[in-house]
Formats: sequence, structure tokens, C-alpha cells
Amino acid sequence: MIRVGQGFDVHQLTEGRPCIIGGVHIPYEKGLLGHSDADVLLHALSDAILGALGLGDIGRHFPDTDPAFKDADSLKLLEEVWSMAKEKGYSLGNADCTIIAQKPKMAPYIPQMAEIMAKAMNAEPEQINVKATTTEQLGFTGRGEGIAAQAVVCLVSDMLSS
Ligand SMILES: Nc1ccn([C@@H]2O[C@H](COP(=O)(O)O)[C@@H](O)[C@H]2O)c(=O)n1
Ligand SMILES: C[C@@]1(CO)OP(=O)(O)OP(=O)(O)OC[C@H]1O
Repeated sequence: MIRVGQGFDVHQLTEGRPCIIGGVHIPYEKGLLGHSDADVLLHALSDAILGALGLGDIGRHFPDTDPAFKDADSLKLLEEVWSMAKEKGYSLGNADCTIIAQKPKMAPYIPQMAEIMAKAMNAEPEQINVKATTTEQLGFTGRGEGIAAQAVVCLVSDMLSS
């Protein structure tokens, strides 16, 4: 069986926080605000996987009212989400993601993001496509108030691929 899922997330940009996107620490004057490390891309990807599995969203599994997830490493959350996919007998077909940010420039960090995300999902970097776009200075992303990310995943049942 093949299952698809999509995820979308937004976090506010603020001073005094690290800018961690796709598991990569990006040097920038501002960072993303959240209960966890606010890795907007890994949250969108985790939500896409949970969507494909019919298991809700990350807020349901890792509530932002739970101190256990304060400043949580979103890569660990992705690994935990991925263990749910493995448990249900799925492998990654492919993932396609878009980061929506006026700044900082993402392009130099995208290959490293794909490597990190692939490792967390027992996949190859070639199975993961990460794109970035500005919104031409329009809206909250264009004004640099926040960063959004979208992800689509295709999960393939191990029974189908073997
Ligand atoms: N934060 C961003 C936004 C965009 N890019 C790259 O720049 C290219 C042009 O973006 P447009 O919004 O003008 O389409 C695009 O191809 C992205 O790869 C980026 O690196 N970081
Ligand atoms: C990741 C979690 C962890 O508590 O908190 P936040 O960093 O606030 O991020 P969000 O995208 O709002 O998802 C909810 C939570 O699962």
C-alpha cells in the first residue's frame, strides 16, 4: 500500500533564539520561537508522516503544554515519529518540502538538511527534496516576521516493496 501525507508549520522569528531548520543550525540574527527548538521544517515533515499514517499531528503526540518537550530537539521528535511508520511497516518513498522564508538564504544548507532528514528516516538523501522560496516581501514571511514550511511524503508499505 502507498500512503501520502502533507504537513504545514509556521514559527515566529525573534531575537535571542537559534535558527534551526531541517536539523541545521543556520547563522542568522534571529531564530525561531516555539516550545521546542521550533524547527519548522522538521515539524512539517513529522506532520506529513503522521498524516500519511492517520495518526494526527505532532501536537497530539508531543503536547506543547508538556515540560518534557521544552526546547526539545525536533530531530528526536522526527525519529520518534519515524519509528511509528516503521512499526506500521512503511518505508519512505519520497518527501518533497518547501521552506517559505524571505531570509536567511537556505540554499547553502539544503544538502545538509536532506542528509540529516534522510538519516532520521532510514532513507537516502536522494529521496528527499528540499526547496526554498521567498514570498517576494509579501505577507508575514515576506516581512521577516516568521518562517513557514510545507512537506509532502509518500510512504510505501514494506510488503509492496519486497
Ligand atoms: N530563504 C530563501 C529563499 C529562496 N532561496 C532560493 O532563492 C531562489 C529564488 O527564490 P524566489 O523566492 O525568488 O523564487 C530559490 O530558487 C531558492 O532556492 C533560498 O535559498 N533561501
Ligand atoms: C513541537 C512542539 C513540542 O511540544 O512544540 P512547538 O515547538 O511549539 O511546535 P509546534 O509546531 O507548535 O508543534 C507542537 C509541539 O508538538
